[in-house]
Amino acid sequence: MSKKGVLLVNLGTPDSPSTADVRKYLREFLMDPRVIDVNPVLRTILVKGFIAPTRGPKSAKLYQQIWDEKTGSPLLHYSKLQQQLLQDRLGDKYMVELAMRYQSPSIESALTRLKDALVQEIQVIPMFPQYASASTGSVYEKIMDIVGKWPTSPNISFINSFHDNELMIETFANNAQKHDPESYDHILFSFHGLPQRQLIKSDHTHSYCLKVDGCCETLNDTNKFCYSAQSHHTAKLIAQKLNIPKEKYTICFQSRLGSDPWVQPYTSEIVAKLANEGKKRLLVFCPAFVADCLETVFEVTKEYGDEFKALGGEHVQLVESLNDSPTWIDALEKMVRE
Ligand SMILES: C=CC1=C(C)c2cc3[nH]c(cc4nc(cc5[nH]c(cc1n2)c(C)c5CCC(=O)O)C(CCC(=O)O)=C4C)c(C)c3C=C
Ligand SMILES: [Fe+2]
Ligand SMILES: [Fe+2]
Repeated sequence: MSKKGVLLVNLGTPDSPSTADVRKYLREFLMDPRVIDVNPVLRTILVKGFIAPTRGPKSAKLYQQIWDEKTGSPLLHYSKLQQQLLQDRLGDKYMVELAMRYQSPSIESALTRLKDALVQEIQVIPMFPQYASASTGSVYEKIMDIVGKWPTSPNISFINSFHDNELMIETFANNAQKHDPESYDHILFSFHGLPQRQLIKSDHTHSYCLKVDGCCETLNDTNKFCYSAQSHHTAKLIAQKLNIPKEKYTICFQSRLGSDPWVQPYTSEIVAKLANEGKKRLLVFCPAFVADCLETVFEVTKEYGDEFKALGGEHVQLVESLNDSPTWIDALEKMVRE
């Protein structure tokens, strides 16, 4: 009997922290129409003419600071561990492959390995807890582009989002317990940001997201695919699990690129506000990521840490991501088996 295929897909990372490889990564990533969703001519000018040439060398310097001599990019390192640990759990009736939406290992190569092993059923898990067109949606599109051209199509299923997955929530809560959350003045749930227009586009009613007051603060039937609403929901579930009162935490969005408005509030502004209020110690969750990466290790710990200290704060502590935690592998196993 043929094996069942499981394909874990994360975002992607450069092949090395050299400027050339970071530029190559940024070009592939940012030329995706779901990521920079403007007209193709403008996107090409922006990415090839401005962002890759200018951000490339800057990002390369950042990647050099998080790159491990032996294991390389943290995102790829933890993704490989997740793949191996899930394969061990599922045993030889399953074949677990790993791919990155951008750069390596490519989705095409992972699908080819599954095809060569005569796998007839593939379960795809885009490794993004909250649905966004720029992340999950782009993985769907890429996979359907490839498989749609095969002479015979396997059964394919996708996990659309897992923003409320109990074992994921438990893993973030367990990881926070290691830092004694009560000893912090304030807690941030900092999600990757998105341009506001992408939230508006994802609203099928065209009249709710960013049009109604407090639209995305609670998840309901109208906004159930809204990235911001799902992010708020994840944060509330972690806060409930840890009994963190409402006034002690803030939900915010990081990593803004360009000058268009992104989902708010911005993490950087919240960090500054809290420092100005005299807060000294911040604990930061990044629940849009299932593995530590540039956006957690560098942006939160170093960038926001430095900003907070420059304004009188003392310490910013990142809650480690799901990485290779056994309860997170339990979560993945359960997603596959159910
Ligand atoms: C228009 C720009 C971007 C959108 C939209 C966007 C959405 C988005 N990204 C992630 C996850 C990750 N992004 C990462 C890095 C990263 N993201 C952007 C831009 C957008 N992301 C850039 C330019 C970069 C590169 C780094 C930099 O120059 O700042 C990463 C980290 C990768 C790593 O190698 O460590 C992740 C993960 C999600 C989930 C998302 C939509 C919700
Ligand atoms: Fe990103
Ligand atoms: Fe919304």
